[in-house]
Amino acid sequence: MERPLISVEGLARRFGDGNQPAVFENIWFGIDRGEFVCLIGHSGCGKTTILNVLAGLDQPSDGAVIVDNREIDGPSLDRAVIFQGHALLPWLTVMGNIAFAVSSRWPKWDRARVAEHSRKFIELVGLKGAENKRPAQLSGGMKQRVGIARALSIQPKMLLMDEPFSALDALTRGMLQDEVLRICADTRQTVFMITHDVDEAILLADKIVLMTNGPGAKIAEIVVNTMPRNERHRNDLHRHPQYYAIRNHLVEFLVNRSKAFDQEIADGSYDPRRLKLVKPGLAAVNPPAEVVPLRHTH
Ligand SMILES: Nc1ncnc2c1ncn2[C@@H]1O[C@H](COP(=O)(O)OP(=O)(O)OP(=O)(O)O)[C@@H](O)[C@H]1O
Repeated sequence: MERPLISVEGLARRFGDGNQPAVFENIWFGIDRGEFVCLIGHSGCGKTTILNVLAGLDQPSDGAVIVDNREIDGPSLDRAVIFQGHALLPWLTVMGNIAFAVSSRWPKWDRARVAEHSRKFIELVGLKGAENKRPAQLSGGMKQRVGIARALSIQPKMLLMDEPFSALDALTRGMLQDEVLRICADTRQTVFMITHDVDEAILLADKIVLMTNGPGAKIAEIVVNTMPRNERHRNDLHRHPQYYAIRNHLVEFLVNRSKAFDQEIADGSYDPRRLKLVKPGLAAVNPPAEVVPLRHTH
């Protein structure tokens, strides 16, 4: 079987003595190389727990995560995580924070090479000129930029983001979303991101994984973003012909289907290993039925 770059296979997580219900179970999905996947679901369904398992920071009760055909068994520099808070080292400068990660990744590199590589990523996130500042001298948005540069600088196979923009003001959030979209397109970075924000998912994701409410949360289906990356622009997202179809589908899921999903699948058609790939809005772009020309009779 040909596996995607990241393959989540039968994941379940139970906390406590084993008598409590699973937070989620039978979770299967894949992420292809270069793909940007968002996970959406209500608070408490287990999104952060799934991300922690992907990061190797938590162990599943059942199942496994396979990255590049190898089962993960702990944290690795192959998988970089960006949290909501930036977790920078306060005594190091911007350059120091990034260089620290770079030299952990490539311990044999000399100082000049580490600095040159780090500088490239500082520039990529628009922090040129702030190399010598310490975290306390930076705004929230700038700190998050350092976190993004640090994660990207180790060139991970996979970037994991847990609501990375939610603590930022709307203007900064928008600017950073645009930058992440551009950087991920330029670097073909594979990304798994948790968000609560439907518009953020539509702007950034190629696929949106929909998770039902816990306990016993499931992946209901996977929504394919039918707006191609180069047609997604934050300021006129709503003008795209597919936008409302996708948005309404996601909102309808969060408002209604996420809590009543067990009723929806009572007919037994649900197979967690073969999830539906839903393409809302695609019908709207289907070419109109061919018009049969009138036959001229002479
Ligand atoms: N270490 C733990 N011990 C016990 N229960 C835990 C632990 N970590 C998470 N949980 C429980 O697992 C459930 C899922 O938590 P998780 O943080 O993964 O949800 P989430 O979907 O990310 O929520 P949010 O959107 O609010 O961040 C919650 O009910 C939480 O209380």
